[in-house]
Amino acid sequence: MAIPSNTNMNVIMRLQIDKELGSFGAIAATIGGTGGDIVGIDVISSSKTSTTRDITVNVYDQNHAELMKQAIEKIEGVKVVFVSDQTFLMHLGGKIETQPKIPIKNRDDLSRVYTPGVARVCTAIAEEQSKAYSLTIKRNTVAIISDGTAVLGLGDIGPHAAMPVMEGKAMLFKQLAGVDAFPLCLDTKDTEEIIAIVKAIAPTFGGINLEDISAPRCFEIEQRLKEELDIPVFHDDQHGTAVVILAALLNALKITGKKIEDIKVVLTGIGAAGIACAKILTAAGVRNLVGVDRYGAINRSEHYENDSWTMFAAMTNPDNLTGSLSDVIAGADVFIGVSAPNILKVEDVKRMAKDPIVFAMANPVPEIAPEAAEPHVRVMATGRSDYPNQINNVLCFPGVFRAALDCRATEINEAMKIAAAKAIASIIEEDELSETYIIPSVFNSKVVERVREAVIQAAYETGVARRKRGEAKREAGAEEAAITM
Ligand SMILES: NC(=O)c1ccc[n+]([C@@H]2O[C@H](COP(=O)([O-])OP(=O)(O)OC[C@H]3O[C@@H](n4cnc5c(N)ncnc54)[C@H](O)[C@@H]3O)[C@@H](O)[C@H]2O)c1
Ligand SMILES: O=C(O)C[C@H](O)C(=O)O
Ligand SMILES: [Mg+2]
Repeated sequence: MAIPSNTNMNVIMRLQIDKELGSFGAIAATIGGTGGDIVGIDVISSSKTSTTRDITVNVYDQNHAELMKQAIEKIEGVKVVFVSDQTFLMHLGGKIETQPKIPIKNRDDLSRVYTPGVARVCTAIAEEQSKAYSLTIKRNTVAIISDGTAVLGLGDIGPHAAMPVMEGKAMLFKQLAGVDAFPLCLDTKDTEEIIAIVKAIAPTFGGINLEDISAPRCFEIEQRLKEELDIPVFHDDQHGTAVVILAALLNALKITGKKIEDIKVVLTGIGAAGIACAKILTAAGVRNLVGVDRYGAINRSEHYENDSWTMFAAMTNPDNLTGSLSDVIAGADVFIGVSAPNILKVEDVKRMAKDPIVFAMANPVPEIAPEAAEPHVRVMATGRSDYPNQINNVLCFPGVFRAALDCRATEINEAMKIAAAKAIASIIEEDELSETYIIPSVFNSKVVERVREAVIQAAYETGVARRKRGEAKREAGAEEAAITM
């Protein structure tokens, strides 16, 4: 079977090929024979006796790469110099760095950006704290905070292992919205300690993005920080995800012609993303939503230790259904998964209502493989970038924080989130909408600006913007007109 060209893993194999004994034809045949797909060939060097080539190959996974390497090693006259994984190469030394905005060219510059000149700036801020917004990085900088307990769908892998995701989020903040974001992975799972640490570092930042902190601790951490800080605090896995799901659902329903009030939604994974998703969908008009976690449907006949499940049971599942995912999926119009890999079976999908909508968003492995679900669904979406309809919170958090920083919002409230969802959905015009295009691409240049405008508008309407209307300018690269001493 050929590997799709958008496969997630490709390796570079550096091969030294003996000019007399080796043959490229044998190499290509061996790679093809194991199912590898050659996507690039570069000649690195050539001597009288051998040539060295880098062969870039799409592979299924690490095992596949290893099998291919072993097969090539058996070819006479061919030596495998190394095999490198391009994804790992992109992570060498981390993915972000800090850069000065102005060069320090001489002693004069030094005495301004550093001692003694800097002292006058410090004194100005000490006398009027709000000047931190104009004289430091605060106005354009967001802290990305994680404790590494719910990293993608990998679970509790710890703060060191969480860093690549957080660095990736920082790259996206900067590239898509010009926001300087900094990853801070904390070596504690203690709710009070996390709250205390975030409060203590808050002076540096204009906003706090909580990321991959598991439920139910994430609810209290976010709630308390919202109450105790005067900068916006946003748990991306809850609200970013919920916003993008709502956007995608609004557009998917246009395709199936169903009304949001009439649909039955089955949602798996009643954690951070699931609970926020249920809240936003209910606010948007969904009346029949059934949540399923590891032990089955969340219902009102059960007693839960987890308060957030008790609250969830009270606001969902109108028919008080009990049982497994397979038990409750019958007749559902929409399946939304923010839970774990491969828990939705093709048989379950077949029992859904006509024109099923399936959003399988567990990362990196969805609740059902799109290839398996697609023949039986009307609209299929995942959280991944290598399939159509990527429902990922990256469509939300850059624009929402851009807006919050630009109007200096004290919080990111419900109205701002709904505005963001509608803005994302609105980017796809009616005549562009199709089963494989319900949500704009991450690279659609309209996304951040459309979200920004809608969210700023909602911030003013709800009275949480600290800047006067008209002053909410884009911070990135913006020069202060005059610096007040
Ligand atoms: N596409 C996106 O933008 C996006 C955004 C956020 C989260 N996610 C994905 O959603 C998943 C959950 O993220 P989270 O931050 O809410 O994590 P979380 O740990 O807060 O919640 C996960 C929930 O799923 C439940 N669960 C685990 N196995 C299950 C199973 N077999 N059946 C039913 N429920 C099960 C857990 O008990 C938990 O309640 C992850 O895979 C994450 O990558 C995707
Ligand atoms: O990181 C992502 O791709 C989305 C989301 O924040 C997740 O935790 O899965
Ligand atoms: Mg996340």
